[in-house]
Amino acid sequence: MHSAPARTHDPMCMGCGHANPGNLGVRVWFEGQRVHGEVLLDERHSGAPGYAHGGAIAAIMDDLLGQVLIPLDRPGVTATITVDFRGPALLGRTLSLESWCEKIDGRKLHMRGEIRDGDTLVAEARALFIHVDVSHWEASGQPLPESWQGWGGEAQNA
Ligand SMILES: CCCCC/C=C\C/C=C\C/C=C\C/C=C\CCCC(=O)SCCNC(=O)CCNC(=O)[C@H](O)C(C)(C)COP(=O)(O)OP(=O)(O)OC[C@H]1O[C@@H](n2cnc3c(N)ncnc32)[C@H](O)[C@@H]1OP(=O)(O)O
Repeated sequence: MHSAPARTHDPMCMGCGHANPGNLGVRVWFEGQRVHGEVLLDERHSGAPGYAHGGAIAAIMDDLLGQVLIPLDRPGVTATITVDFRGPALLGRTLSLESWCEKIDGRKLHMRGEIRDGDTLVAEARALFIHVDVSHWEASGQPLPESWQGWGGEAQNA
């Protein structure tokens, strides 16, 4: 059963932002604290004829693993991410996405994720996210999404 996220992400996100015409087309849904999704890359994301650019795959991974922050109910930022490219990422194929939190150690959130083309593992990633207060994003001067208000208050310093 799919659960609705309590928070929405930035509509201009380059990964999944519906208001960003250059977005990568990442679509996600949530099952408990796990994230599922899909993406379909095309010529705009080419690295070699017919193949996706590795940087596009890495950006998708960052977005995908970051989505876990929503069901975890903890705002955070990527501190490190490692992407292992395991198989060909072909353009024009609907790739399936999955991510989850493996371990929480204070403010350190250890995320994992996978991208598959059918049964073929295309890429897997591990990332360290650090839980931050929403005030972390105030320095830009841009308004924060309304749904971020109060986000992480209960989990802060947990
Ligand atoms: C700009 C995009 C933001 C998007 C995310 C926003 C919200 C999420 C919303 C919805 C979620 C949905 C989708 C998400 C979509 C996309 C996700 C993209 C996420 C990003 O793309 S986000 C941009 C890139 N990201 C940054 O812009 C971070 C810049 N950076 C900093 O802002 C600081 O660097 C910070 C805050 C990370 C830490 O600073 P700090 O002062 O708060 O904490 P401190 O340094 O004390 O570290 C505390 C403990 O973490 C350990 N630690 C820290 N860094 C480490 C490292 N690199 N390696 C190993 N361990 C590390 C320390 O060793 C210590 O460990 P210990 O406690 O054991 O000593």
